Amino acid sequence: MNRAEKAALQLRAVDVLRMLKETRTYDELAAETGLPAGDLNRYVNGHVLPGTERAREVVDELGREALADELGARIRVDDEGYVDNTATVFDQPFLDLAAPIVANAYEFDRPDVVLTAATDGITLASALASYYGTRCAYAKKTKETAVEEFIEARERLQSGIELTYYLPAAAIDAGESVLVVDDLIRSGETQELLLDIVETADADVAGVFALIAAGDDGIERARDRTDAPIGSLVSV
Ligand SMILES: O=P(O)(O)OC[C@H]1O[C@H](OP(=O)(O)OP(=O)(O)O)[C@H](O)[C@@H]1O
Ligand SMILES: Nc1ncnc2[nH]cnc12
Repeated sequence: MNRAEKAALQLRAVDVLRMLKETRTYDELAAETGLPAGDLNRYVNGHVLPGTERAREVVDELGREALADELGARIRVDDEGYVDNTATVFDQPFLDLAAPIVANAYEFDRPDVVLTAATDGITLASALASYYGTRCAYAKKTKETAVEEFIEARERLQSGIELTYYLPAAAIDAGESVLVVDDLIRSGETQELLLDIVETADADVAGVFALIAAGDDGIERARDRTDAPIGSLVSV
């Protein structure tokens, strides 16, 4: 790790601790982390940065669980099982905090492009693209004006409705590595269309990730399509 990477890791650990501190006392945080309450106080208040070993432990070991708990607390599921994800997908700072934890938790190859489907996946894709320092692309259900060439993916859904996603052809080059992400995966139809787009572009799948899996169907469907790592943070 070079100095900039160390500093980024230390700051990330402080962000995780701050998120946890919002709903805990220092004593509770000390019990959960095994770190002295006085040290935690100094980290959270920005007086001292945790050492890199400690920072790594906080991000890797605490981060994923804490993030899943926080995400779970933000999700609202209605009587028919539909998910209201607004509290997550409208919170870019939360997703920016989530991105490195997600990237560390799953062994995705570093992608050239993070690809999602408009609309609700865009803020997550943007957070991950910023973390990796790569491009972010989103397929849309309509053709963007003035773009001449698109990659199209069409599927007849279980409902019988035909769904088409369009991605400007210049968004992905042949041979590039693409991480396919979305806020939610349920039937997996949307992810399948995104995987079709990656295939048409002659690109490689670095992984498939959704914050929330509603049931197992979507994850299984994606697993049938790729050997790349597939993950979700919480299941409902
Ligand atoms: O696994 P699936 O059954 O395909 O469902 C998941 C998709 O559904 C939602 O998007 P939606 O189509 O509602 O569009 P939106 O993002 O514009 O809300 C969600 O953001 C995913 O893209
Ligand atoms: N918000 C949502 N909840 C559950 N399944 C969905 N499929 C598409 N949007 C969804």
